[in-house]
Amino acid sequence: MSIAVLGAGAFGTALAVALSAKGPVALWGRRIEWREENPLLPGVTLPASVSVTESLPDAEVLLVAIPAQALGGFLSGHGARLDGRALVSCAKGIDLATGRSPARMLAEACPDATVAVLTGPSFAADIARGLPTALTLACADRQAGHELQHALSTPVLRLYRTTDVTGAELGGALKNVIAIAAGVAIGAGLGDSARAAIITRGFAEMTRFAAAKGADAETLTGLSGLGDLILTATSEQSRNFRYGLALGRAEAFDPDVTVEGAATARAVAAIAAREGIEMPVSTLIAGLAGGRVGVKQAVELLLARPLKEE
Ligand SMILES: NC(=O)C1=CN([C@@H]2O[C@H](COP(=O)(O)OP(=O)(O)OC[C@H]3O[C@@H](n4cnc5c(N)ncnc54)[C@H](O)[C@@H]3O)[C@@H](O)[C@H]2O)C=CC1
Ligand SMILES: O=C(CO)COP(=O)(O)O
Repeated sequence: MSIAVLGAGAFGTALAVALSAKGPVALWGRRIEWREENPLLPGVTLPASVSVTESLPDAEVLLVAIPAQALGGFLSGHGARLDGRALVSCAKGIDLATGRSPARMLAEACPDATVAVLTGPSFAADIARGLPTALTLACADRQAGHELQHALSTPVLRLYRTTDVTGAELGGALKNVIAIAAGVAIGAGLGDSARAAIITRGFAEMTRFAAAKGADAETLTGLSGLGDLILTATSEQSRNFRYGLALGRAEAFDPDVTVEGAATARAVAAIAAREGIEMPVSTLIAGLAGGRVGVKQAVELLLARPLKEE
């Protein structure tokens, strides 16, 4: 299967580099102002088997690595040209404008495409360096999922398979929100014990939300949920965690850095309020990110919640 990556940011570039070990890969970006080294992925030289292009490639498999909040705009311009192929969503978020997941947006824009999701604990820099990584490939069509799993695995990039697209995708989106909360806890000096509490209770609400949306709760315990939560909530390599650190320290954060969890928190809080799903941590992160709540008040609100069974 011929493979192309759409979105020449850190993750798209890293995926192209990793998959080029198996054969030529086209890497599409809307405005490429670099050739051998992507400034969003410093220190990685593109191998000759990756061809960078500004024309949409004709490959059979397209990995879509465009941030969730930019996907709607991208699809309204290019969606029709992607139909009928295998589209693998690599974004971890929920569209703020529509409340839709990236896979659903792809499926609606391209009704004849096979849609899958690639997600799990993986920093772009690690993947690009060829470090061992395990991810989840989710596809409702079992046969197509099997084929994609094999097409996109390499000796160091190990893909596990599931048919639970909703569970895999929501795990990846929601862990970004909890990673921000973990960063806030550390940045505000609340300590490692508080962070462990946030991660654990955050995981409970991730599972609650995903189950309410039809996911299998067990999927959340896999790479795409718990696995990615552990990575993102404990590592300063994570942009979501670093954004939370900055919030906790009342410091500014570069607005050009992609922080999927900030918009996702707002999307999740709106859905949760509308549908009566209890999401206390995500709702507070939405308030913090939107500047409506301060850190001190957020902590007080969390601690003032009624005592309950675990
Ligand atoms: N960086 C990482 O370690 C990982 C990132 N991801 C996910 O991958 C997705 C992309 O993230 P990154 O590549 O890290 O972000 P990034 O900030 O490095 O790059 C984003 C890229 O998207 C491009 N872009 C923005 N709007 C566009 C549009 N309308 N049309 C075409 N291109 C557009 C930008 O020009 C930029 O090249 C996010 O959902 C992120 O959560 C997933 C796993 C790991
Ligand atoms: O999703 C990621 C790791 O799996 C990347 O996390 P950040 O977007 O927080 O850097």
